[in-house]
Amino acid sequence: MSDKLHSLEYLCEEYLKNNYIDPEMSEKLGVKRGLRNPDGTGVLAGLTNVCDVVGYDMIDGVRTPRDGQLIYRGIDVQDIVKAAYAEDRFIFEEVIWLLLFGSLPTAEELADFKVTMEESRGLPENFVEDMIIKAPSPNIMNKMQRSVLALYSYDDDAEIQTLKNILRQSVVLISSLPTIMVNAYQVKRRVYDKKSMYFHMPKPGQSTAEHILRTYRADRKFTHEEAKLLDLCMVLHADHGGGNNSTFACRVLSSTGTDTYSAIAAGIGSLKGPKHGGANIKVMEMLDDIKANVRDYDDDTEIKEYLRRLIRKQAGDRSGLIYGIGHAVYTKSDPRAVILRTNAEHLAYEQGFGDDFKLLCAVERLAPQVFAEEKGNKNVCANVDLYSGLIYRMLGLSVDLYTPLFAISRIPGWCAHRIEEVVFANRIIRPAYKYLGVRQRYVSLEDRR
Ligand SMILES: CC(=O)SCCNC(=O)CCNC(=O)[C@H](O)C(C)(C)COP(=O)(O)OP(=O)(O)OC[C@H]1O[C@@H](n2cnc3c(N)ncnc32)[C@H](O)[C@@H]1OP(=O)(O)O
Ligand SMILES: O=C([O-])CC(=O)C(=O)O
Repeated sequence: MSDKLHSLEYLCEEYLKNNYIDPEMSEKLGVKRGLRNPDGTGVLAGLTNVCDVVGYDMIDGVRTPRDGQLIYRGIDVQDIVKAAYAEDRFIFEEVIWLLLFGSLPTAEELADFKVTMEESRGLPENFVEDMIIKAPSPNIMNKMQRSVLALYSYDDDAEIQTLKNILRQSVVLISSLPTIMVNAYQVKRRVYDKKSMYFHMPKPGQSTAEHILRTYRADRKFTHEEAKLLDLCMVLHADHGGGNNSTFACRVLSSTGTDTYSAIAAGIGSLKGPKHGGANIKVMEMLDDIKANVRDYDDDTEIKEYLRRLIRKQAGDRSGLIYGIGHAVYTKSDPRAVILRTNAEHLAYEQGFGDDFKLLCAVERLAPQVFAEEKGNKNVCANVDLYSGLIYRMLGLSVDLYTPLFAISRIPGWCAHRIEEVVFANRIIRPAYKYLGVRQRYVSLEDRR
């Protein structure tokens, strides 16, 4: 066999010789590319009681931009955030209850639920040794996904599809994923970064945010304000309707009747992508690249020029994307980005991250102008990923954890949607693909040239 046949270049050539899909065919054939209608709105794929994402009004059949709103079980997320600050308490656990069950817990229910979550934070006997230490990964999302799949083997009832069993699995996964994340990170530090790793024991009575900061930091110390900021981030990332890519992936898998571990692992795999949750890492890489390439951070013209080069694939990662900008639903604003910006500002100037903050604000302000000039009159706004990475950087959290922090926040949403899919939707999700390939005759091996 010749070397030529083994080379990847040869196989790529073979692929490209036989495969092409004209991008214009989608429109011609009325294909809903990206499951989007011609006006950009999402194709209706299901019904949900969990969460509403409002990004535009339909006025006389026309998609009309408006300020965004995010509603968890009928309650505006802004009101939840206001309550957390007014009452100075951690609220992520309450949001988990709200998303899973559909009600606000009473004080007694919440107290009990926090105890249940705390009791479920630990991992099965030898899990860390066997699944994390012995099989580390340079990527924490990858390690979390594999760990979730591995938990299947520790669950005697892994396949049982009753509401009771799925709720049990959901609470255990929501509670233990932060522990998996921190352990996976510590091992990554030791194996790949050649730095010390720390395995701190959880402290009773701590919220999820406090638990993460305590077990992450070498000295186990953090301030109340830091933990509150992390709690806020988790609340804002907890759900985003049934149609966001990771939740939809989780719903697609759930619709087949597969197990909870497979469905949640799909959500993690989807969220990792740079167009979805992975954008929080890309934003910070983009920010550092702006700082390296723009001389005057107060010069809007220079920043706009850099953004233009991003769109033209002449700068950054050459993908043509301005990360942290744009959204499938939001048009004028993503309420989460607004809340994160407002809460990041003070800390940014206090902790010496003023330039980073100012530059991200400039990206938010100038990107829509560059879009209008480069792509016509498109409505784009900052999305949640624009400011979250900066907050994690200010909290001293490693970039390795930015997208994993999104995952540990979003898993309540995935679980709530999975339960809805299993209990109420009850039909396998199965869209269609139009076949464009040519018909060919089967030729016997000896007659092929
Ligand atoms: C938690 C989250 O998932 S929030 C999103 C995080 N992702 C990012 O920040 C990555 C950058 N943004 C994007 O890639 C997109 O805006 C997405 C993936 C978020 C939404 O994508 P879509 O729903 O397809 O966007 P929309 O329909 O508004 O616009 C599509 C067009 O605008 C372009 N576009 C949209 N956002 C951007 C962007 N930030 N930079 C460059 N081009 C963009 C698309 O490439 C596409 O161009 P085309 O029509 O020439 O093919
Ligand atoms: O809704 C979307 O498409 C993406 C998003 O913002 C999220 O999942 O939080």
